[in-house]
This record gives sequence, structure tokens and C-alpha cells, in this order.
Amino acid sequence: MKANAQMDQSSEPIVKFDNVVKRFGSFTAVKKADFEIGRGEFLAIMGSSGCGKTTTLRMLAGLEDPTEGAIYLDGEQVNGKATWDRDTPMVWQSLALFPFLTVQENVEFALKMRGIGKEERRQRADKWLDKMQITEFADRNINQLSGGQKQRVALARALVTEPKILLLDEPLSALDAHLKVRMQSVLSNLQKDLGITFVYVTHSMSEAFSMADRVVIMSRGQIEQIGTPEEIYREPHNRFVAEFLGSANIFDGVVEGPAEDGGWRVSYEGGETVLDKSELAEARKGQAVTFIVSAENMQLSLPDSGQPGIAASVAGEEFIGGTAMVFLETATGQELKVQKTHEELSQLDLHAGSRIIVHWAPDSCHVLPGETGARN
Ligand SMILES: Nc1ncnc2c1ncn2[C@@H]1O[C@H](COP(=O)(O)OP(=O)(O)OP(=O)(O)O)[C@@H](O)[C@H]1O
Repeated sequence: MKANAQMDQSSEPIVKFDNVVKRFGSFTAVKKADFEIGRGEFLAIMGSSGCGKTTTLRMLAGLEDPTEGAIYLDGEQVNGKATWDRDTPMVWQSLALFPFLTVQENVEFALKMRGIGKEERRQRADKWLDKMQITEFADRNINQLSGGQKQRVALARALVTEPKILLLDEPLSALDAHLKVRMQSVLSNLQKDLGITFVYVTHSMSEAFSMADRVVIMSRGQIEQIGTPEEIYREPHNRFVAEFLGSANIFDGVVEGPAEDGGWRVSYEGGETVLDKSELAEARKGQAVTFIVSAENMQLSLPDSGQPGIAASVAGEEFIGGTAMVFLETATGQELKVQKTHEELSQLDLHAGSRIIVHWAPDSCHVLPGETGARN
């Protein structure tokens, strides 16, 4: 698949996965991962539980060896290179801080392991304690800190060696919602200030999309799409990504022929729409095509308006801040979702069971290029 790289073209990528496969016995945890990470990039690896995110990160850290393929770090092939010989510190979900050491000693730890003298250790640790705003806790034990403070210690401890790349495995998942959002901006600002590469594993779309320059979406060991949050949101590659994002309506259609004003007439169960040439350049009659219309691009009209579209009935409604997601069901049993402001909805006076017509502008349709028969 095409990776929509947005990397600094002036320099070599800091990481390259070259057709990397990881098998545990007969089980393939990572299938042919083939991508690059740019210098100074914030890359999030996202996917549901068990899709291979952590295994991918662990291979980069040297905690697992690839079964096939090669991993390059800063131009050097690192297969088989021990984790302590790589400059790839990792921040874990559990944080893995040493409970028997003070905050200062935790932060100094990696420097001590490298044989750096006491005075230099102290100076370098002090700099990171200050940067992470935890100087006042330097002499405390780890168990005397809040969740957010521990998080900052873990970051200071990982960054004290000033690595080129930092690996983070769900570092915020144990925090409450408020603190999570605060730590997201701490991480995001830190990464921009330092200009180092962050590789961040998460199952949370909001974390990935709010912080990352590019996102890798994985499913069952396979990379389904790589792109900026905007690209992935606007142009999901295939059905899996569209379903994973959860905000699009997916239609399986068949090309009926050219449309009068250009584009293609496409029928689907319950109606017909036009797909722009920009979405589907070449097509033949009878060709299968899968397209999506995002919930926010769906329009609703009352049945007596005469507006052509799909007839549906209201199944329910869910509040999302200033908007609501309306869940609809068509006569053929297809479930659709439409996102509207509360004001728009109050004008339609909808309640469970109300009949409504769903429609959209042709330019709201996006063809899923990764689905069979829909390649353009
Ligand atoms: N050492 C191992 N031996 C056998 N199977 C393993 C091993 N490590 C991971 N796996 C399997 O590989 C698959 C991918 O695991 P991985 O930890 O990479 O998933 P993940 O996407 O990080 O999931 P989660 O979000 O739950 O942490 C899972 O099915 C897991 O059970």
C-alpha cells in the first residue's frame, strides 16, 4: 500500500523497517512491516488489542528479533544488536520506575550505567528534572508521587541520555481522563522542543490523532494504512480503517455507467449516487465499488420535502458535545449514522421511529481504494 510520507526529505529516515516479519512459533504477530520514520517525526502506531503494535516497538528497541527482514536505525542494520547497545530508551505503560531509588537516582540511573561521573550525572539529571518541572521532588521516593509526577520522572529518566529516538508504549493509559489530556500536551510540546523522534504505541485514536505527525494503523499484524491524521480521517484506505475510525457510513455499490456531468452513476442497496472522477478515474459498467460518506456529511430531510435519498427510520441518538450522532436504519436493514448540531435536529423534531430521508452531495463520497474492484 501507499504510505503518504510527510517526512523531512532532506535527511535519511532515522528508522527503516524493511519487510519485517515476526513470528512466535506458527503465529505471525507482525506481517511484512515496510515503512520509514523521519528524523524528528512523532509517529503513532495504533490498532486494537493484539494487532502487533508492541511487538513492532519491541523489535525497534531490540527486545525482540525479527524473524525475517531488516530494521535500520540511523542507517545501521540493527538485527541482533542488543538493546543496551542501541540508543532507544522506552517509556512503558507501567513506567517501570525503581521504587527503591529516589526521583533523582531514577533519573541518573542510565548515566550511572554508562559510567558517567557523579558530578556530571547530577548536572545532567538536574537539567531534566527542571525541564520536566519535578525538581522539588528530587529527593522523594517514587511511591510518594502522583500518577502525573511519576510520568514526568519516567520521561526524564528516558531522556537524560539525550537519545535521538524515544519509544513510548501506552504511557498514558493508566491516567485519568483529565491528566491524560494534560500529559498529551506535555509530550507533544516536549517532542517539538527537543526535535527528537517519538514512536508512540496506543490503542487510543484521540491520543494518536491529537499528537502524531503520522499514524500507522495496524490490524492482525498487518499495516493497513500510514498517513497524517488528516489523510487517514479524510481518505481511509480500506474498510478496516473506515470501520476503525467509526465515523463513516460504508456503501457497497456497482457502477451503472457514466453520469451526465462527468463521474460515474453508482447504485447501492437502497439508492443511486454519483461518484466524482477524482474519486474513480476509470470504471466499467458492473464494476464493484465501495465508498464511504462521513457522518458529518450526511444530510437529513423530512419525507414530505420531495428530496430524493434513502428512506430510513430513527433508531436512537447519542450526544457528542455540541452535536449528536443520529442512528438510522434503512428498509433493507442497513445502519447509518448522521452527525448534526442540536439546533438542526430540533428543527426536524426527530424521535425514535421517525421517518427521514438521508442524502448527501456527490463530492462527499470517498472511494475506498483498498477494496477489491474499487481501484482507480
Ligand atoms: N512472546 C510471545 N509469544 C507468543 N505470542 C506473543 C508473544 N508476544 C506477543 N505475542 C502475540 O502476538 C500478538 C501481538 O502482540 P502485541 O503485544 O504486539 O499486541 P498489541 O497490539 O501491542 O496489543 P495490546 O494493545 O493488547 O498490548 C498477540 O496475539 C500476542 O498474544
